[in-house]
Amino acid sequence: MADTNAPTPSSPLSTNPPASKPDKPEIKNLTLIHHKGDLFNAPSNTVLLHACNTLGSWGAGIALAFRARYPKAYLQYRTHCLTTHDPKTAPVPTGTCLLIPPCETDPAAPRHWIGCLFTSAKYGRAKDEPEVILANTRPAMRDCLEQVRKAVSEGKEVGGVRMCRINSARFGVPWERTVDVLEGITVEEGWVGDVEVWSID
Ligand SMILES: Nc1ncnc2c1ncn2[C@@H]1O[C@H](COP(=O)(O)OP(=O)(O)OC[C@H]2O[C@H](OP(=O)(O)O)[C@H](O)[C@@H]2O)[C@@H](O)[C@H]1O
Repeated sequence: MADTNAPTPSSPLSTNPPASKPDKPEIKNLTLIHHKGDLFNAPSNTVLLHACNTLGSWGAGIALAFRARYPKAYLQYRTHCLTTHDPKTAPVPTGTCLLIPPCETDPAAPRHWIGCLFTSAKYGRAKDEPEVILANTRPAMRDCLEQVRKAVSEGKEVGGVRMCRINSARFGVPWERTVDVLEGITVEEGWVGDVEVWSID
């Protein structure tokens, strides 16, 4: 595990190139690169991922830290959950991702993309069971990686992709089980193949 808490320079996003032999595509699974340190201490344009409920609440844990740092992004998340969707009649589907481009207007705020992985419908005591959260994690991450690919293809500035140990605390899923799901994801053409996991534990 690298002890690299200091900010690292933003590097061009490395994506999965087209397979050289179209009739025999090379299969690569997502690689997690583990670091110790603060997720938020990331270069501009980095994508920061965290697990979210679909009820519009960033009320505790690392979500609360996201809310404090990125109030405008929090509003976008809330609008997505409560206005674009409706928690009672048409909730945000679990297994999806909301990718929010850098949007803070405070010049001192970091310019980070924020990826909200909807891995549980609700939170607190009503959160989904671990098996359901794990089943939601794979499509949510795939949706995220596809949206990142699209953003890059549209010429948007996107740095690397970083995540905390999603699902592992308030959502109550042993971290190793989420690792197994993430490392089982096949990297599609044009997707980021390496994701950094930053942990302060
Ligand atoms: N600065 C930092 N850098 C790096 N890692 C950091 C860190 N700060 C904390 N961590 C770690 O980040 C992991 C995730 O831990 P969390 O409990 O937050 O997330 P989770 O994915 O289990 O659950 C999601 C629900 O938790 C929330 O609260 P509510 O449900 O609203 O109550 C949401 O709204 C969701 O619904 C743990 O390893 C923490 O040590």
